[in-house]
Amino acid sequence: MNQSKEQRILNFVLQNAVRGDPCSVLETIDKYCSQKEWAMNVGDEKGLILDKTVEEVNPSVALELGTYCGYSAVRIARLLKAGAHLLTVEFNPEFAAIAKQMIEFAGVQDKVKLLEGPSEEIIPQLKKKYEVDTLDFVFLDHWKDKYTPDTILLQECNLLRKGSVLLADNIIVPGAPEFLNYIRNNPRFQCTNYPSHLEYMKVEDAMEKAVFLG
Ligand SMILES: O=c1[nH]cnc2c(O)c(F)c(-c3ccc(F)cc3)cc12
Ligand SMILES: [Mg+2]
Repeated sequence: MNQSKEQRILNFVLQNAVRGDPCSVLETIDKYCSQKEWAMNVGDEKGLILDKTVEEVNPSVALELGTYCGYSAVRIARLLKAGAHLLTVEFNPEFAAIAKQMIEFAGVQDKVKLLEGPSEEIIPQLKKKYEVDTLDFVFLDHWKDKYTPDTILLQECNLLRKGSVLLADNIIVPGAPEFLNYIRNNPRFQCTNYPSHLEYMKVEDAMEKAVFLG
């Protein structure tokens, strides 16, 4: 049975990156996906916006919605302080299996908990099952039509506190117009737009930061 693109990306990392070196894993994925096969990793340009936001927040507890191959999980985890951790949610079992191996190869597995399943089922379990109090940082990078319902669910589950930071990918491409409308017109969020480009392409994209005001 021929390999998936995601398996080819993982194999390229296993053969070309340095085990235990997150930066090497990120560089290798970016090399493969810019030169050989495009894939929906946040990439290096938007990755820098993600880095800056994570460094600014310096989260103890972070949540990622949409793990894919684990690129942004590695990207976030490499910046986390001692004792901090990232919970990352992936619905697709094939992607989750790839991401698990990617995270372990990068050596950040002690900082990352990969949760497989639909976000709408996992979010209500975070407090009791995964011992989360509140989330300091949330990276939204899954299905664009889930950004709004999951943001509402995070609030309903009391997982946000004054100052919690949400960062959403793909505001322009594929686009999340309904989310933008919701979050920018919601007085409980302070929004900032970060223009950028679609990963590995000369196409415009953007990220949106939303700080929960409590
Ligand atoms: O489904 C997605 N989930 C998370 N992130 C994505 C992304 O960054 C994309 F660029 C895209 C994308 C896919 C195909 C295109 F032609 C353009 C963007 C999709 C996703
Ligand atoms: Mg994305």
